[in-house]
Amino acid sequence: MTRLNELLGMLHIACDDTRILQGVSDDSRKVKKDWLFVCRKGITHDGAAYIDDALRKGAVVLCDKKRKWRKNGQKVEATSHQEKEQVYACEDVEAIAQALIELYFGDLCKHLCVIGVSGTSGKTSVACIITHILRKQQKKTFRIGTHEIDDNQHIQAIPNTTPDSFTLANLLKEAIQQGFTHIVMEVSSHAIDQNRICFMSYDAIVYTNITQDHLDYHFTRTHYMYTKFKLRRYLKKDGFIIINKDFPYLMKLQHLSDAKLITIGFDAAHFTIEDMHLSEQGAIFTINGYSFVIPLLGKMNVYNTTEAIALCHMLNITYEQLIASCQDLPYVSGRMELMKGKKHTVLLDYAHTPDAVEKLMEFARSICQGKLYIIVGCGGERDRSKRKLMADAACKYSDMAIFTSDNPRHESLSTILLDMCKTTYQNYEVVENRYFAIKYTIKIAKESDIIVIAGKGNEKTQDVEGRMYPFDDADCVRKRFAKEELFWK
Ligand SMILES: CC(=O)N[C@H]1[C@@H](OP(=O)(O)OP(=O)(O)OC[C@H]2O[C@@H](n3ccc(=O)[nH]c3=O)[C@H](O)[C@@H]2O)O[C@H](CO)[C@@H](O)[C@@H]1O[C@H](C)C(=O)N[C@@H](C)C(=O)N[C@H](CCC(=O)O)C(=O)O
Ligand SMILES: Nc1ncnc2c1ncn2[C@@H]1O[C@H](COP(=O)(O)OP(=O)(O)OP(=O)(O)O)[C@@H](O)[C@H]1O
Ligand SMILES: N[C@H](CCC[C@H](N)C(=O)O)C(=O)O
Repeated sequence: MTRLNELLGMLHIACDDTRILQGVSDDSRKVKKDWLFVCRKGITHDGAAYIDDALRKGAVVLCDKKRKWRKNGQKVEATSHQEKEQVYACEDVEAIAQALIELYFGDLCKHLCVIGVSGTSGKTSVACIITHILRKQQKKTFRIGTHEIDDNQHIQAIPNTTPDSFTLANLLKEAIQQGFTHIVMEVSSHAIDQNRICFMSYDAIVYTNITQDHLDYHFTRTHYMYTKFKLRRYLKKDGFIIINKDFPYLMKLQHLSDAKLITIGFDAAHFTIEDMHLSEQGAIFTINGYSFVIPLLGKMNVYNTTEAIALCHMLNITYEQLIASCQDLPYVSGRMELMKGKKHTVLLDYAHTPDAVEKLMEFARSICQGKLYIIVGCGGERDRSKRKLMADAACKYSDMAIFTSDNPRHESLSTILLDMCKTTYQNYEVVENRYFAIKYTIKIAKESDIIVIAGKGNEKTQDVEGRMYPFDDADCVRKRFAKEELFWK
């Protein structure tokens, strides 16, 4: 139970309103009566535009001094003397956001086991595998990941991979109230850079890999990598870090952090992988001599599973328990998902970086008896320099690549496709409409061929000029399979 005057008082903001606060958020859409709306200036929106909205809902507002907001149609500056209007001002909201969260919510991570998963690719996969293993051991585990939160009953959509700090704090508070003991969350470089995790402390951090992505935001690979490395600062005192030793750049963490560094990999790691055999059914391999059989596809999933196993073993789960838990690992929706029609084989995947496309295609090639096709696009308003590289990886391993749309957002689709057409290879065609690209490829593919559909995974929409059109790769495939079957009979 926190009173407004006490909370603001601790932040040296004068206030004699003794109402009991019912919640705190920086999103006007989430605040209710007697909530504190913390008004922040974002990259695209300015929270000040929503002050009157929040006031109408009965919230009180905290914003930067002199931030302009609209009162009765007039633009006014926020001052520190607007208590009557329920608008309180301070020098710099960003600077006190962390303190505010800590004062209002308390130390949320103290009684939780919090696991952070970071890296360019594989975050969702690793987070899902860890969650599966922990739940098998009856640990009440809450997962926060790419566009979804998962409490083991429902999966709810969220707009980001890592939510903003106030949403995250509210989620953790609710999770604690519901008796969750473990949190497994993905941490994006954007979240680290934007202080979305400012109040967090982690028991363990897993790094999957750091390859090229998000240069639209970070500009250089060095900034991207070191932003990811900053996550180490949010470890609890006895926290540990898990890395893949097969990627030497991750070993840089050795010099940056005093934390215990646990390695996985194919050579002389704490968790050494050996005797790997990959097939269309899954993978068989050993870790430190213990045999694992998993139904997930590709070497990347052997890495992902080994990181999850290493983490869970460090949390005192035995190898025997781990072997049993991994046998029925569910595939992660839209990731390396094999779809079989009467005649066709489709491998649906979320690869949207050059490295992920390369790894995906390497595996697809290894199991393909006939021709290998790939349908792939690149997202608009995202790292432009990855487009040619993704196209190169697609063409290098395939007999034919079909370049198509993937969330052009506010960018013109032809610009994106032209960037992809700069590939050094010739074996590509362009079919702008993603549904037609799928339809066309299923029509031309033969029985022993494999069609890879990359980039959208289990996304349910196509973002065109900010409008979200329903679109689901798996649905399109099912629809085409059904049509082809009719034709086939
Ligand atoms: C470029 C970027 O990272 N933008 C993020 C940033 O947006 P922003 O700073 O522009 O904030 P904003 O949404 O304009 O809003 C500013 C303030 O106004 C408030 N507001 C806004 C609207 C409203 O009606 N009422 C209201 O109060 C907001 O709650 C916020 O406090 O802060 C928002 C809240 O945290 C994020 O949702 C938003 O992510 C956008 C949607 C996005 O697409 N981000 C991508 C690049 C991203 O962050 N991706 C990573 C994943 C990367 C990976 O997988 O590797 C992620 O973590 O999601
Ligand atoms: N360990 C890995 N190494 C390289 N690529 C991987 C690995 N694991 C998964 N991938 C590829 O990356 C794609 C996305 O996987 P996943 O959703 O687990 O990653 P993510 O990091 O959560 O992605 P996002 O960037 O959307 O948050 C997969 O479909 C696969 O192609
Ligand atoms: N987390 C990634 C997802 C990309 C998915 C792909 N379908 C695209 O739209 O580029 C991003 O926001 O960059």
